[in-house]
Amino acid sequence: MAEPELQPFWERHDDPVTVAVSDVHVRYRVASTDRSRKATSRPARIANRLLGREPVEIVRALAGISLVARAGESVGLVGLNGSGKSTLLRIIAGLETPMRGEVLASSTPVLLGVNAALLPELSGAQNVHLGCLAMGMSPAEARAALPEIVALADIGRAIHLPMKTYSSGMGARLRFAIAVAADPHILLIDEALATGDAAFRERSEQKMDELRSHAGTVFLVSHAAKTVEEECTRALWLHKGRLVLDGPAFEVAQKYRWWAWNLAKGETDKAAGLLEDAFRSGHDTQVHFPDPLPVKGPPRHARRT
Ligand SMILES: Nc1ncnc2c1ncn2[C@@H]1O[C@H](COP(=O)(O)OP(=O)(O)OP(=O)(O)O)[C@@H](O)[C@H]1O
Repeated sequence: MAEPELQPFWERHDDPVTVAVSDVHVRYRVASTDRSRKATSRPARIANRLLGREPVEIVRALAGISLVARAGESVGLVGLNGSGKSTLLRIIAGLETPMRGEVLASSTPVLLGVNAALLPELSGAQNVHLGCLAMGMSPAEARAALPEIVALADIGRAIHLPMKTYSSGMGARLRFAIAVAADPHILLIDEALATGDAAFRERSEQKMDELRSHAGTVFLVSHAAKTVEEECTRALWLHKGRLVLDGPAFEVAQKYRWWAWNLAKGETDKAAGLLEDAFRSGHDTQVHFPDPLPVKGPPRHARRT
């Protein structure tokens, strides 16, 4: 009897897939000033010394991440500093190529980062225009979008002043307002909301809900697990480049907070146990892309070279 054909993962659900990440690995080679590193082999250390080269360290930023995100989801990313959250957003955005693995995205994701490329010498309004053009709007569309962006950012007269004079909160508000103006289907937000005040957070939350209701997907990196708990439907907990848990935002954020609290209080054994339990309880998501992809699947976005 013929094997039943497995239904591809993007057709197994009512809500369409917007982002699929399959076994993504990212490593960086970084010059180090530590000449005593045991990780460097002896011949390499001798060669480095003879050639006057700085030792190189390999940083493993992501180690086998797989996930599938769907329209209507807002996915929060939590984890300690250096756990790989921003790297994962850059990979999903297609700004970096993974060493291994690949990403499919149904449309071009818009990454809103703390360092989004706006020009500090230009005024907020001029940056709005440039930002809109960079997201693919025509000059007329960019002009038409200005009032709504200015209203959402709500930074008053400062909109006419150079961006280099802005506080970090004012810059974050403007970047957020620019990014959502294009009504992207996939919006990636890296901590931009953290510096906003309560009123701005309320408005940005509304905007994210609006975006999700238009069949969009939002990814949100935040150090505040509470923000993820309140603003996301689903959360990913990353640790040292690995996915610890992927599930409902409330559940994941609560477990992450309890673990982080124990770690901060010096309860290292308890924290280690909680981390192990969390790893064990998270099911190991595997995402396989057929090669070549059927025409009906989402377009291939980022892949190893
Ligand atoms: N361009 C880069 N070159 C070298 N190493 C990098 C680079 N970008 C990130 N890393 C390293 O990759 C790891 C993951 O970094 P990443 O910025 O993704 O973590 P994060 O969870 O976003 O951290 P944070 O919460 O501090 O913003 C870290 O060890 C970091 O030092």
